[in-house]
Amino acid sequence: MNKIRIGTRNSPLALWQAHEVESKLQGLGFKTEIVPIVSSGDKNLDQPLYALGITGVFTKDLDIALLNKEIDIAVHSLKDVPTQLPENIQISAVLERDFPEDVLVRNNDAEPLDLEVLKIATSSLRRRAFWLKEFPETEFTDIRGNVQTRLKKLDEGIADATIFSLAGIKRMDLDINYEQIPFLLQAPSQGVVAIASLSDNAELNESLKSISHKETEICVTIEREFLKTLEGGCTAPIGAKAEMLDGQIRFQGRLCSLDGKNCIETDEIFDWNDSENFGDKIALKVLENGGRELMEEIQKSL
Ligand SMILES: NCc1[nH]cc(CCC(=O)O)c1CC(=O)O
Repeated sequence: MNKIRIGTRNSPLALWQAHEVESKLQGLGFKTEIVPIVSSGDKNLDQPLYALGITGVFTKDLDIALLNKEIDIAVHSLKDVPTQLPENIQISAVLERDFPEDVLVRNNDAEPLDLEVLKIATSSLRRRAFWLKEFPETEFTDIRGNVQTRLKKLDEGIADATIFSLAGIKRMDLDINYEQIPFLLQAPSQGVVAIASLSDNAELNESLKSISHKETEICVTIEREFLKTLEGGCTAPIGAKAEMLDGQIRFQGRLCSLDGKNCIETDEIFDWNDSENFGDKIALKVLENGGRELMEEIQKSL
């Protein structure tokens, strides 16, 4: 059997995720090699993502390496992967989801202020809008970089707190305090590690399929369908969470205006046998119930 070359970004979180995939592949008997690729997402630290105007800033360089056959698979955080994939690239497997929620991390030196008066560092449109929905007066500042960089900036005092995906904190085994903020509905496919490969690499894709976690796959498929149908290529504050409960799926979705004042929400339980195109159907319903106007308004102001 040939060695599988595992492409990854070189941040500590990305490398942890690549090693997780590596151990699954070794479990199947494959030899492996980790190939870190420097991504343009790491070089453009001075601007927020939406201002870069590129889909897939985090995935672009790994896509190129895949297409050039410098690597056999690319390991991604699925929430950073655009819903529109490049030609001949597919998501062939996902690992089991853990800790999908967002949490608040405070600057330890700042006063222990109430949530409504915190100054928060985040560049995520979703986190801003969903927070503003709850606490409309909150002040925000941009923050970029990997988890460690962001913690350092927080320590330097750029804000009272920041917001992280709990999955990132757990994977890095960081010894920091965090607070649950359940009102901040997660990003679609947050907390999920995904393996991308060339669509025409049938033999490898068969092996990858065998390590894919089926429940996670069903849930993220719904979440990403919802995202894809809503956004149509434009970034917006969108949250989506599908979870399995004894043969049923609960789906929560949300689209908000940038200031969080105007939100369309959905919360449904359905049989998982009916899950085909479910995300798509729910998104169409949201679009019909005012979502289309909201998306137009967001597009105009970005
Ligand atoms: N966009 C950054 C990003 N992409 C994936 C994760 C963490 C892992 C995950 O949530 O899947 C993070 C960090 C964060 O949001 O705090």
